Amino acid sequence: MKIGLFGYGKMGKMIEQIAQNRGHEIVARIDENSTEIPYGDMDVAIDFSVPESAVSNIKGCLSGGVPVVSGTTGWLEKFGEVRDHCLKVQGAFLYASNFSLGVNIFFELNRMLAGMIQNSGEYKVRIDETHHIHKLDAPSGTAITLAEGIISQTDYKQWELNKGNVDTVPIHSHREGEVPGTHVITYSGSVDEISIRHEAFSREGFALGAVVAAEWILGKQGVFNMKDVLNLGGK
Ligand SMILES: NC(=O)C1=CN([C@@H]2O[C@H](COP(=O)(O)OP(=O)(O)OC[C@H]3O[C@@H](n4cnc5c(N)ncnc54)[C@H](O)[C@@H]3O)[C@@H](O)[C@H]2O)C=CC1
Ligand SMILES: O=C(O)C1=N[C@H](C(=O)O)C[C@H](O)C1
Repeated sequence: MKIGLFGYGKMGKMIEQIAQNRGHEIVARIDENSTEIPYGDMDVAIDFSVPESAVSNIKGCLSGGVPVVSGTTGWLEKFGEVRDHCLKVQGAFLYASNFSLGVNIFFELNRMLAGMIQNSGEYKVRIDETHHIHKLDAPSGTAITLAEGIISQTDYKQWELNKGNVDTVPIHSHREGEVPGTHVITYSGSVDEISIRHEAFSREGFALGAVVAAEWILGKQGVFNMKDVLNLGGK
């Protein structure tokens, strides 16, 4: 598979390594200085760039007939525009705020736990996310997906960053050293506390998930997410 990388930073480089190990070829490494984009050479594009460039990168690929997988966070207020463009040009687009298998299992666990706790009426929730100091956006895309999962199962209507109003899901963002990504959901009650936690040890899981998603999207048409790729059903 011939892959065009949009963004050749920490994730772009990790994706290159994993893609090459799986027998794929990197045919373009696009960054903010690229002038010519060789869409015709790519079977698929993988975008891990910056919030300001994600929308034009993705729409450009779709207009150029290239299926695209994106993990860039911090631009989701424009998701509708990208989805409509993809459907209009009959392209293929997959977005995930987190590509790792572990976090996608954690997303399911989070929804299940929120649903159970909702019925008890006993606990107050909070989300804590910790990432490296270079991260541009807060809260993390993963924390937003976790908050949306909780909102979908409970009476909470919205999330808030670094605040603790009674009727919102508070997300607390921490930036420390080179932490790849840790997410904790805590339910505090008057007599006890329940928490679930996911810690990434490196960026490898994110990068592997993105390459697997790029292999999966070839030949497809539509707008997808990681749930479409992973088979997380039980027995
Ligand atoms: N969905 C997921 O599983 C994950 C998502 N991310 C997200 O991916 C994004 C990138 O993360 P990192 O690689 O750690 O950041 P980074 O800062 O190391 O790399 C970003 C790269 O984008 C490039 N860039 C800037 N303007 C561009 C443009 N117009 N077109 C193409 N590239 C451009 C920069 O040159 C830079 O090398 C962030 O939004 C981050 O939150 C990161 C890890 C996992
Ligand atoms: O910027 C990062 O590094 C990460 N970003 C994603 C996010 O915002 O959730 C995924 C992962 O946690 C690492």
